[in-house]
Amino acid sequence: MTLNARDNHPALTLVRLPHGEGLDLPAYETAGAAGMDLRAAVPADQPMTIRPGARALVPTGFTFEIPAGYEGQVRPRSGLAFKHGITCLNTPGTIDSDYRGEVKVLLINLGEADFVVERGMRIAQMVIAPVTRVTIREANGTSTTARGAGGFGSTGSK
Ligand SMILES: O=c1ccn([C@H]2C[C@H](O)[C@@H](COP(=O)(O)OP(=O)(O)OP(=O)(O)O)O2)c(=O)[nH]1
Ligand SMILES: [Mg+2]
Repeated sequence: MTLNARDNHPALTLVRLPHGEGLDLPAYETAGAAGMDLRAAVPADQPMTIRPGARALVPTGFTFEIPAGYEGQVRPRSGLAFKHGITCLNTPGTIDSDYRGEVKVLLINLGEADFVVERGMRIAQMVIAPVTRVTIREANGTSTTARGAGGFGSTGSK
């Protein structure tokens, strides 16, 4: 993976698609933001309306080359969720490091009013996170533990 000489962060390569022309690059909005905001690449003259209860696949206008050993996690923005009931249906969306298609955001409107997605609107955020891959093997049993099969509230609530 290449490192950005200025800040020593891994470099993320983005390729702009024709319908992403003129859009700001996805960007971290504050110095410590975990996620870079993703913008809607819907046509300027054709905003996308998401009716209450409906879902929509919103283009971002970019392909991302996620560095090997990392994934992109597409997450909702809390402001849109709080104010409008807009969230990502498949949250966190998984962007694989070998994916070469356009990154899209699957929004769902859990609010009571139509939500209009306009070009350039920051609709979601992407966190780049390291991925641990394992060697998968089958066995006849697992080791024993004090918890055993207890789960789903087995330790109580207080
Ligand atoms: O919110 C998302 C989720 C996924 N993807 C793209 C990138 C990802 O690498 C690919 C596959 O996603 P996933 O594995 O979640 O979907 P799938 O239903 O398992 O499709 P596939 O069979 O292509 O893996 O789709 C997006 O653009 N946005
Ligand atoms: Mg998959």
